[in-house]
Amino acid sequence: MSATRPPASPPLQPVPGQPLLACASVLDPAAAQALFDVLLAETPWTEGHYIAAGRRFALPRLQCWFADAGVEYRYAQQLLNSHAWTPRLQALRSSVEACCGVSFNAVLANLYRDGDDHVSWHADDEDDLGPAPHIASLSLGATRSFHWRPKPGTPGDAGRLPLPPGLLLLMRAPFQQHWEHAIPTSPSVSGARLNLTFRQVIPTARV
Ligand SMILES: O=C(O)CCC(=O)C(=O)O
Ligand SMILES: [Fe+2]
Repeated sequence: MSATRPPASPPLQPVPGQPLLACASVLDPAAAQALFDVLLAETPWTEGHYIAAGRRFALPRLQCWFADAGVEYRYAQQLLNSHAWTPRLQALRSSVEACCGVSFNAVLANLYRDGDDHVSWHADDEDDLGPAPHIASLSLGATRSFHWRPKPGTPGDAGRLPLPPGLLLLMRAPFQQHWEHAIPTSPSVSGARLNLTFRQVIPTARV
């Protein structure tokens, strides 16, 4: 890149207190709002489920999975129904890849309908993502808080980061290996938040 030409995407900045996280504001407020509105309306949101103590519960958020043909992914032991990339999501994937320097073949869209919707402590460390996944997350809509904490045996401190609309957060490997993250409930938030988590699924042999 020429020294005089500005970079096409803003460089990721380290997140204080967590060297495996980096973020950049990639959309101005008007563009983030417009993208939120259109993705909210055009995404075929579905209610996922998980099993606990032999009972089936609805996930506390809606989801939609878009992936390259043939890419399958299990989330909370459920095989997600895959949709083809829309032109809009394809374009977003290219921008996110350029900003992060990482390739992605799938995106999990999450819709937090209000402050009660959340994602509990977890790590995206399924075999499908390989041993060292980089995951990029674009936030739109209501600002929620991203929390992280070390897995048992990992030194380091828990922390949190607000996720305003238009913020791109990159979780670099080995974040999923050693840390957990969550979006806790936020009773003071009444608006919806939408999140796109770009992933690279590595097909594994299944028996
Ligand atoms: O909504 C977010 O920012 C995080 C979502 C998440 O952790 C996931 O989909 O695995
Ligand atoms: Fe996650």
